Amino acid sequence: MSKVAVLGSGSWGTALSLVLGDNNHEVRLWGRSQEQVDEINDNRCNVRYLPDVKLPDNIHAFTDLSNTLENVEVVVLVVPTKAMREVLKEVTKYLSVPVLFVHASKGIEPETHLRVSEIIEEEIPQEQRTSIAVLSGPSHAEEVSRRQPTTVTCSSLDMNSAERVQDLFMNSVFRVYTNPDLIGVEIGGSLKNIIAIGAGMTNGLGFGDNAKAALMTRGLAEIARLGMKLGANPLTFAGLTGLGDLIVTCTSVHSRNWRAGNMLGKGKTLEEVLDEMGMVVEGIRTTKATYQLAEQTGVDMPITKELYQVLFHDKTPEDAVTELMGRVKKHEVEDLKFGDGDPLNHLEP
Ligand SMILES: NC(=O)C1=CN([C@@H]2O[C@H](COP(=O)(O)OP(=O)(O)OC[C@H]3O[C@@H](n4cnc5c(N)ncnc54)[C@H](OP(=O)(O)O)[C@@H]3O)[C@@H](O)[C@H]2O)C=CC1
Ligand SMILES: O=C(CO)COP(=O)(O)O
Repeated sequence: MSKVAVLGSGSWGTALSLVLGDNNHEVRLWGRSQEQVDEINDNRCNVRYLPDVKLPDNIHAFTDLSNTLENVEVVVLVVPTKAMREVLKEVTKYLSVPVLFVHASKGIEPETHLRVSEIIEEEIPQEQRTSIAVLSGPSHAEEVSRRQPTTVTCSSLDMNSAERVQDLFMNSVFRVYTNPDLIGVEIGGSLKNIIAIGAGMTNGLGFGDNAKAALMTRGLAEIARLGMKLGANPLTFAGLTGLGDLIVTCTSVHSRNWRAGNMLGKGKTLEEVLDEMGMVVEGIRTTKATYQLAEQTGVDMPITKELYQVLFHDKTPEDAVTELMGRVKKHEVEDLKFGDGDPLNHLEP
């Protein structure tokens, strides 16, 4: 039994708290709103984000970080990527002993192009952390909180820590794998949100399953292309945090990224969409970050590029589709190259 702080009381932070609570850990959930924290403590319910779910009794909610972090062994970060740095700057004020950091957020920071584990590395001094891990995979909070079967993956540069996280979260309905490819796991989980916006957009435009399949498949190709350039193992993109999460996000009405894309395809502006959603749509900022990263590294990412033009430069979704369909003819399968070697060298025996 461990004492775990979960920072972020939105849909995913609350669902992960429920999993930890079910596993008999002592959970200290941090949120910004006093009203929400009181609802959780008094009525065992997070009305705004997961109204139908009764939370276990061993989850205690707080609004102040110093109480939340008191004597915890593990800190699970589940705030939107845009809030990660400011939250970590606060966290570092209250840690007296090193803890294991786990994050479950899916985004890339614009301008710095950093993955969330790299932001943690920058903001938390080494003497305050034992290790950094990520938990990612196809997992809508709405289904996890109803205790429906779900599989995810934990990655860390330190496999002992990844296994510790696996043991913390794993139960009969929440199965956790491990994968040492931290770059691939974080890139897959973050960039699938871009493609999910595109998949929603094709639906909004009135297109069908062919367009969705095309976008998912060619989307995965460009995610893997960038991931390999950054040093990821290509096989990770065929796993839960790549293909798995792409499927769940591009085909589910639960997905905020898909829903945002759907509204954009129907002609709403980005501002109208964000007003209506009231929840985080990570893919928007990650589209900007990934567009910049692709330009910087010289990786061809045509879908990301078109979505960037739609989201930030008023290109119409129709024009973006015309552009993508009219690209110069090419082979489907590319030579696989990543890092500084042959991908086959990176296969498990
Ligand atoms: N929902 C899901 O199924 C899954 C989500 N994720 C990832 O988890 C992360 C969190 O998403 P999710 O919980 O769904 O988001 P939600 O939109 O459901 O909730 C966002 C939460 O973050 C809080 N928040 C927003 N801005 C700040 C800030 N500046 N400082 C501190 N807290 C802030 C909100 O607080 P307040 O209510 O006070 O505004 C709220 O508690 C994202 O990276 C997402 O990609 C990953 C897997 C599944
Ligand atoms: O990452 C998710 C499921 O794995 C949730 O996706 P959305 O943020 O699009 O809802």
